[in-house]
Amino acid sequence: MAGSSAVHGSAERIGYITRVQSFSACHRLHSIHLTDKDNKEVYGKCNNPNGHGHNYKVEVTVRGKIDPVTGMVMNLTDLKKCIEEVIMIPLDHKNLDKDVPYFASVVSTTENVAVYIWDNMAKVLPPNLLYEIKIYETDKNIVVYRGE
Ligand SMILES: Nc1nc2c(c(=O)[nH]1)N=C([C@H](O)[C@H](O)COP(=O)(O)OP(=O)(O)OP(=O)(O)O)CN2
Ligand SMILES: [Zn+2]
Repeated sequence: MAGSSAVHGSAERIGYITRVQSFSACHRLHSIHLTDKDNKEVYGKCNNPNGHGHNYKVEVTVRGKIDPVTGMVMNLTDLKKCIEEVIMIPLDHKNLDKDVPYFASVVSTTENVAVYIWDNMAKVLPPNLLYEIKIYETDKNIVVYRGE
């Protein structure tokens, strides 16, 4: 049918594609803006100076036009390279608070890890493609950040 071929050939289709990446890191929840006493009260066991570790799982989602020629929003192989640069090299097997300069003054909550990943992914991806960063800190603790 002529109508349906026109839709498939020219209408703009928007797709969402996601790549999942796991990384391991340790951290301690501690705010430089709080006293030691208040840190203990706010963060409880997570303020323990010895820190603790997580096997984080991150889902990076991009949203964009499905290119009618390539059939892709973006090449997932390119997204994989961005994730290596932004997540794996700086964060995997690291102490977030000591090894990542950003977290020297920013508490390493999963919310802030999501913001860190968003800001750095936005720098390496084509403009306006990044849609969502979702982090599973544990199976039960999940954070979503969409750049708002
Ligand atoms: N809003 C946030 N709250 C908490 C964060 C965070 O990133 N954002 N992080 C933590 C700790 O890092 C901690 O690792 C998680 O604590 P908790 O939920 O107590 O740990 P579990 O999920 O392992 O606990 P279960 O015993 O399995 O319920 C705390 N809060
Ligand atoms: Zn933690």
